[in-house]
Amino acid sequence: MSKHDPQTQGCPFAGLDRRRFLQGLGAAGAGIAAASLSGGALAGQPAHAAEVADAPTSATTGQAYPWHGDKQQGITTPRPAVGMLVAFDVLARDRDGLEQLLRTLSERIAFLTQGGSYEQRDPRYPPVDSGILGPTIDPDGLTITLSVGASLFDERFGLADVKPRQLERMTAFPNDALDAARCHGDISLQFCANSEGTTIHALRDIIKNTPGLLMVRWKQEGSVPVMAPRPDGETESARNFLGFRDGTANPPADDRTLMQQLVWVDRSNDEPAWAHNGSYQAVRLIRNFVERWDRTPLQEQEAIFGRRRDSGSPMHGGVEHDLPQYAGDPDGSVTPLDSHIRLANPRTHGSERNLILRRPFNYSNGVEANGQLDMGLLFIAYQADLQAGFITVQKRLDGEPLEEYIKPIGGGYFFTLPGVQAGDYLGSGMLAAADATRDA
Ligand SMILES: C=CC1=C(C)c2cc3[nH]c(cc4nc(cc5[nH]c(cc1n2)c(C)c5CCC(=O)O)C(CCC(=O)O)=C4C)c(C)c3C=C
Ligand SMILES: [Fe+2]
Repeated sequence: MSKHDPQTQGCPFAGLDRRRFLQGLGAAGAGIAAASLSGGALAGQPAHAAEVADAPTSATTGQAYPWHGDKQQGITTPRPAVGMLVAFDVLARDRDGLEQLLRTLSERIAFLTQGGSYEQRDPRYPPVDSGILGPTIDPDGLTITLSVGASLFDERFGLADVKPRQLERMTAFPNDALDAARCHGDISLQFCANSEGTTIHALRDIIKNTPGLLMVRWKQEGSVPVMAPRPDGETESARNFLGFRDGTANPPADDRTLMQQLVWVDRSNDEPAWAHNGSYQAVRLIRNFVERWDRTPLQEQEAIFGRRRDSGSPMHGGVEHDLPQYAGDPDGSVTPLDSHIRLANPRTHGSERNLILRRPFNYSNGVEANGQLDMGLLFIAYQADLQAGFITVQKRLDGEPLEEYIKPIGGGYFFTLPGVQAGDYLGSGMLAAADATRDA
């Protein structure tokens, strides 16, 4: 490192050995200088974590969600910082091959979400896993949610008679420009975790353990900005790449009665019994034209969404979780009638049947050929009734002013399987129902 090194020019410590400099500083002056140099003295970081390439630390690597339960994890559990949706084609050729796949997936998900050590193999063979998390893996808040697409119910596996009634191949809405390479799939896996290494490691483990059974069709990674906790203990919704809080009006996931009505399939839905405790998953990859958005006046942005950008409050003011008032605003002079939130949820008699549970992640993929950033929203929503939920809401949004700034390019509809009990595997109820129908 020289004084004239372009990377260090203007730096007050240029030309000094960095470590000797830090060690030699007096206690009084060291704090600020060390923090600005290394990050080691920043709040929440141990003072000795001073090396550039030291692993960042996290207090949540031990977080684990239970594997057994009547419902899968990753739906009503809080959305962590990292999400990834991977759609697969099933290569298994028949029912027994599919059972083998579902058993293997269940066994891998159980291990990955609970954590543990990998078997050490004779080095003449390939190692058991990728090694990217080391020989012992922490659960790190990982959930892997398994869902099935309409194509799984074709002639290959004898499942046609037990298909969830509303499961269909996603068709295009008017503003869509769907890329066939990023649509549909026999199976989807939604990975959520506290860090990207954990989701990538899990995906590679699953691919390694399902040769000849499963092939990746498309994948989209996403993230949510992490925030410091507020001193008053209140929570705030994370922001999307258009700068607005996203998720504010989601139905509360800790309200079990409401979740049972809106999200989980049960006896009240006209669905096969095996599907109870499952849910419909609607996935959309929605490109955001961020350069155009960033040149749009704030008042226009807020009118498009129907919320204030900085606070996330309704247009009339207040705080994020205050309810928008539409009754006293019939002509939309406060919250425009064509604003995103008013179209998505007009809060009229009966519109509560159309509520959905959104679990979106921001994505950033690189750059388009024209130099524009390829960024957007990995939109994921869960509902017990796909028609009343996502499809009705999307039809209401068709033609909204936001369309000038967004372009849906991919996604699909899937059915999230019910959870799994000890000794069982995901999808066993579906296969048993199909076997029973065939034998009858
Ligand atoms: C079909 C369903 C929906 C799609 C697709 C969708 C895309 C989309 N949304 C935003 C940003 C925001 N959405 C907000 C609210 C909101 N969005 C939907 C549905 C879809 N959004 C609903 C049902 C709601 C809640 C409406 C209500 O009950 O008031 C908001 C406001 C804050 C919030 O409540 O989350 C924002 C911001 C983008 C950027 C986007 C596609 C790229
Ligand atoms: Fe929305």
